[in-house]
Amino acid sequence: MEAIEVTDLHKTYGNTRAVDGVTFTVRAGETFGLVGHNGAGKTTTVECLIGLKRPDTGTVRVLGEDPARRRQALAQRIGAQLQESSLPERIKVAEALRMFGTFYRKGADWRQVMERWSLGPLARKAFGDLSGGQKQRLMLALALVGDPEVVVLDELTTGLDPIARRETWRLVGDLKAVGTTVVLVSHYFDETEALCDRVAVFARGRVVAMGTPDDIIARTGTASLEEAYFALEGADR
Ligand SMILES: Nc1ncnc2c1ncn2[C@@H]1O[C@H](COP(=O)(O)OP(=O)(O)OP(=O)(O)O)[C@@H](O)[C@H]1O
Repeated sequence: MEAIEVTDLHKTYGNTRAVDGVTFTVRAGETFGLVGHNGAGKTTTVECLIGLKRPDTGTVRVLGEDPARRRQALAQRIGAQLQESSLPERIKVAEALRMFGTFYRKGADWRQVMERWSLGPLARKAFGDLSGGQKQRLMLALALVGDPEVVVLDELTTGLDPIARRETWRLVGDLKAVGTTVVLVSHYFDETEALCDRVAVFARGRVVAMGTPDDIIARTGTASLEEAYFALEGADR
């Protein structure tokens, strides 16, 4: 079953063609990566997936629904950790998790989510007093507290130290193990290569390659997804 279907998506801001005819599908349970340079259209695409932006043209279906029309209903089934998400400075970690848990009719147990993400020792700490990595970990836990079928993670490990980054990779692997569909937006090719079943490579608002990381590497005759990206990016100019 397809969890996500994006067909010929276009989105323009003024004179900027942010997304220029993007098509891809994500199967249920798949970890799917969106990689590409700054401004390639990845975030605009995921914002259309969660109903924050409305496409100019093209269709988007998530779990069979149109996110632009059914945002509230889908919000119960999708978790999102977006770039630059924030919380009030004074809210405490446990309080935020408990509060987010109330948004969902059938969520996970927020205490379990807190423990799973090693946030227990920080339960009484205010958001404003957390380190960058701790804030990121909390935002991720908040994306999962509704026990979502689809999770969108935009720049998941930006700002995390190498240890926290590897730990986060392990947790994304756990999400996969329980059948969650994951959409991962990343600048890090090693991360995408390690975590994603399939990848869409974005350049200037378009998908210039799609497939398993191994396929893309083989097709470009390169040794890594990063090298493949530069080969594709150069070829697309
Ligand atoms: N609200 C907006 N108003 C005007 N232009 C925008 C807006 N949001 C995005 N853009 C432009 O659309 C293009 C695509 O941006 P988008 O954020 O989707 O790319 P991205 O691939 O996610 O980049 P990054 O990796 O830097 O987050 C860029 O040129 C960006 O400047």
